[in-house]
Amino acid sequence: MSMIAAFYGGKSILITGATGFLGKVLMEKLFRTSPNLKVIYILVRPKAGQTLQQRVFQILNSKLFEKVKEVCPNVHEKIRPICADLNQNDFGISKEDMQELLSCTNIIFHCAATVRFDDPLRHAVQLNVTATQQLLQMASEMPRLEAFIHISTAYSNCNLKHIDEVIYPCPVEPKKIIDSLEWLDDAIVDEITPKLIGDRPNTYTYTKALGEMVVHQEGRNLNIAIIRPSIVGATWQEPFPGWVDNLNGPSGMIIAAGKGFLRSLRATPMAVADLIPVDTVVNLTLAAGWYTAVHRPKSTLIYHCTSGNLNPCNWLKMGLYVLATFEKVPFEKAFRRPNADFTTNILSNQYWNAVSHLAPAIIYDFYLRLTGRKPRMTKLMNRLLRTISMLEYFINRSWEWSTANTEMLMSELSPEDQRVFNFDVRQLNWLEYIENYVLGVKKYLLKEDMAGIPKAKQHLKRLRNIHYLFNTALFLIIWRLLIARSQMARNIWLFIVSFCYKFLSYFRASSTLKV
Ligand SMILES: CCCCCCCCCCCCCCCCCCCCCCCCCCCCCC(=O)SCCNC(=O)CCNC(=O)[C@H](O)C(C)(C)COP(=O)(O)OP(=O)(O)OC[C@H]1O[C@@H](n2cnc3c(N)ncnc32)[C@H](O)[C@@H]1OP(=O)(O)O
Ligand SMILES: NC(=O)C1=CN([C@@H]2O[C@H](COP(=O)(O)OP(=O)(O)OC[C@H]3O[C@@H](n4cnc5c(N)ncnc54)[C@H](OP(=O)(O)O)[C@@H]3O)[C@@H](O)[C@H]2O)C=CC1
Repeated sequence: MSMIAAFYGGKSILITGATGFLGKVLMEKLFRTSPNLKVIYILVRPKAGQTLQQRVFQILNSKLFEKVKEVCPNVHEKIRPICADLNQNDFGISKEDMQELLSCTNIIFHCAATVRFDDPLRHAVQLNVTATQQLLQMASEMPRLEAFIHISTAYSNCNLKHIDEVIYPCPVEPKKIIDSLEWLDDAIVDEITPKLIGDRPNTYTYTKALGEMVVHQEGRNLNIAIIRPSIVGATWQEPFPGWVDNLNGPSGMIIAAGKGFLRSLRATPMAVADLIPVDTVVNLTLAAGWYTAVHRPKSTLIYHCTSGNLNPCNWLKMGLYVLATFEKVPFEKAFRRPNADFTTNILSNQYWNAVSHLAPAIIYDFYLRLTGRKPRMTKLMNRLLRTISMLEYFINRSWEWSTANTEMLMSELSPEDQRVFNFDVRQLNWLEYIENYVLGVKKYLLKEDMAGIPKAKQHLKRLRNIHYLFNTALFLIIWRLLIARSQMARNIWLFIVSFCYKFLSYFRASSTLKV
């Protein structure tokens, strides 16, 4: 019997960010392994014209929850969506709902965040810092609370090369930042943002570090743990391999490469690609929730959920695995054949951006205009280049994360829990994982049917022929222009023609002799 699964039985659990990538997998695993849990409260905002109920209905009826419905047929009754916007005071939660949350919650998993790299500081602070502070305040008023699990990121201290499972001090206290954002206007905030974030690459990593500091300072009387995952990717094993539902991190890049938009990337081939499957993060999170509540460690424990020091894979290997998978399972209607390459040099990267990204987009838009259609490729390509430029920081560096607490936690689990809540990345086979990831991107993100693979292969063959034809035509045009203008080119041309003529004459003569 799994001790962790038994622990969550009968519990009232509060999850923020349950509609997000990680939150959904967390909820799924909780329902599947502890179907006798009492209730899961989720803080949800109405979005994109959908009510809370519609959003929850959509999640529960997705493929991800198919297994849950077999194990826990009354899952609809056990999930309690609470209307909440983390950007508002008291999260905009009604008095009755707040009362229920405060008196019943046993465990909190705080997953909600803005993960955008380009969010203005004010918004990123509001969600990643102030909302965390408010949630801690709520938690301190919960008499039945046993554990508060905060999801941070392994990159919250990405300005360091070696990162321990500790909280590093911030140059400016989070409280001061929150206070000053109240009276500074947006223009000044934008101006001081680079100075505040210092040697971190974006407001996301900076505010996640501030969020950790707030947890450290204001959660002293609570039973807290912090989980720091690295780059979260598709599921490895559970509930099935390859599930993914958003474009963040590598997923968007896999689509861009598979559809032939992404042809070159400024990446350091030997840098560690610290990907971690989302189900591994969830298993560690649930194990940490159990350990924190049952063992009540004296201080806040931080768990690094990373793959680099236990089972490293570099970007080159990962890229090659991705490209190899495209051969077997190509994406439909590709713009060009997938054939991306890494460069490390900024100048050559700019060259390839112009030649391999922008030029084909401009040519294609010209073709669209000629055929009376609306040009769109250049805009799309510029957007892709902007996204890539934001990811570059993370694919040109390696970090070392110590994992002593994570390994300690693993050793504390019973053999059954090590199986049910497996977060040992040493068992992960990268090739197999990447194959399933790419397949998952095709099925669950692009919603492409496997029956379309032969047609997609046919399309790629056609693209290859067009590529050869285009290159040959281009070569001939350039050569013709050169011959018209340069004596040297003419001499070379005459030399090649006379060489071919002599070779053919010799060949003909020797074959006549044989007869
Ligand atoms: C010897 C032989 C040599 C051979 C060499 C072979 C080499 C082979 C190379 C092959 C390459 C093959 C593929 C490579 C695969 C692996 C490489 C992948 C590299 C990936 C690196 C990832 C690094 C991530 C690091 C993360 C560290 C921190 C982790 C975290 O803690 S948080 C999670 C990460 N967060 C994010 O990823 C968020 C990033 N997104 C943003 O910040 C924003 O969305 C934005 C990118 C700034 C864009 O903002 P916009 O306002 O412009 O747009 P908006 O968000 O409204 O979206 C517009 C449309 O764009 C779509 N979109 C959004 N995000 C992405 C994305 N990441 N990728 C693609 N598209 C995206 C969005 O859906 C919108 O679409 P629409 O709705 O249709 O308009
Ligand atoms: N994905 C990754 O690669 C990594 C993620 N992490 C961390 O994991 C956690 C989860 O990330 P992930 O699931 O990928 O992110 P997502 O962007 O998929 O999910 C974010 C969640 O936060 C919710 N949220 C955002 N703003 C509000 C708001 N104002 N009010 C209520 N809810 C809100 C979103 O709700 P809605 O659906 O309404 O937008 C969504 O449920 C984050 O803390 C992130 O920092 C850490 C390392 C890597």
